[in-house]
Amino acid sequence: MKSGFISIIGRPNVGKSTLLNAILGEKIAIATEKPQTTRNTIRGIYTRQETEEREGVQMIFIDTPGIHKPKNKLGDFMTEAALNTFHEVDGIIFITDDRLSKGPGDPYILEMLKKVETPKLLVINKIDKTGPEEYRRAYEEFEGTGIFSGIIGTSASQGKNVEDVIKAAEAFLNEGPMYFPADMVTDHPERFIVSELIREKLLMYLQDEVPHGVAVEIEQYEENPKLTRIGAVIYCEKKSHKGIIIGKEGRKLKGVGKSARQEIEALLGTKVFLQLWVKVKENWRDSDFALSNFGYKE
Ligand SMILES: Nc1nc2c(ncn2[C@@H]2O[C@H](COP(=O)(O)OP(=O)(O)OP(=O)(O)O)[C@@H](O)[C@H]2O)c(=O)[nH]1
Repeated sequence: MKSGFISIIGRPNVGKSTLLNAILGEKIAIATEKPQTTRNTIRGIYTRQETEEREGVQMIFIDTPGIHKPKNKLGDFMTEAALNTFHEVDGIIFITDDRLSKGPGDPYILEMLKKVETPKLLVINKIDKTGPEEYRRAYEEFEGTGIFSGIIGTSASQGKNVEDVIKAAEAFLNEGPMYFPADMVTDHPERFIVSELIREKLLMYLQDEVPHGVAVEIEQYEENPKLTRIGAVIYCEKKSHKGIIIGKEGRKLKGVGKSARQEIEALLGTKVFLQLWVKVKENWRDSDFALSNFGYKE
């Protein structure tokens, strides 16, 4: 049996969650069109049972939150957490979707990666959108940095070359134990996934009206075979944001609640009674109290 921990990193919005979902074949990480929607570390577990022809493998993927130049305390914490993770894992998958020179984010991440000995695989995602010339240029530019053990072009959303990524990631693994039961795809409690689903819907419904200052906290979670009762508080940064989130005659919040509820029902396999409240907590992203309160700090 081979096993190990693999960190998935890259600029916001390059398709980390989509790739992780494609590898695992289930919706665990949350994929939206908004940058930096993944704040917490979500682990996905890929297990292939041993057969007569093939050795068994287990990869535990760590979906590292958006790494970027810190702008506030939340950013500092995330960058620090990411660096610590890099030293501890068996391999790193760095995902990009374009040329190295295009976005300001990639050179920053590459500088971070140079300081880490852990083997690294590069995935150039969204090849369905990139022309062959552009792809070749990106390939050569990244190859020139000399820090990657392999480079693979993928379309995570179309499932293209995802198998190659799995194969390359297997090379990171060492003889080791099975850390988790074979049928487990994530070790996160379902209520965490539920809060991420609510946040995903919020970001979808809000467009750009309320930027990333929303957090979701599950206050009530009562499971029954037929009905799960869930109460969640949506925290926003400003009083004016509260009105926007609720919407005219409560319509926006109702929409968020309805589409979140439908996905949660599919996830849990029960009917769901979902109640949402909106509360203002000013500048929560800059307060140590709020950071630990929302679980961003040990
Ligand atoms: N065309 C195309 N779009 C993709 C591909 N992979 C992901 N996307 C889209 O890109 C957007 C961002 O994908 P995510 O998986 O949320 O990106 P992420 O890197 O996890 O983003 P954060 O969690 O914010 O860091 C979504 O709209 C995806 O549908 C791809 O291979 N091709």
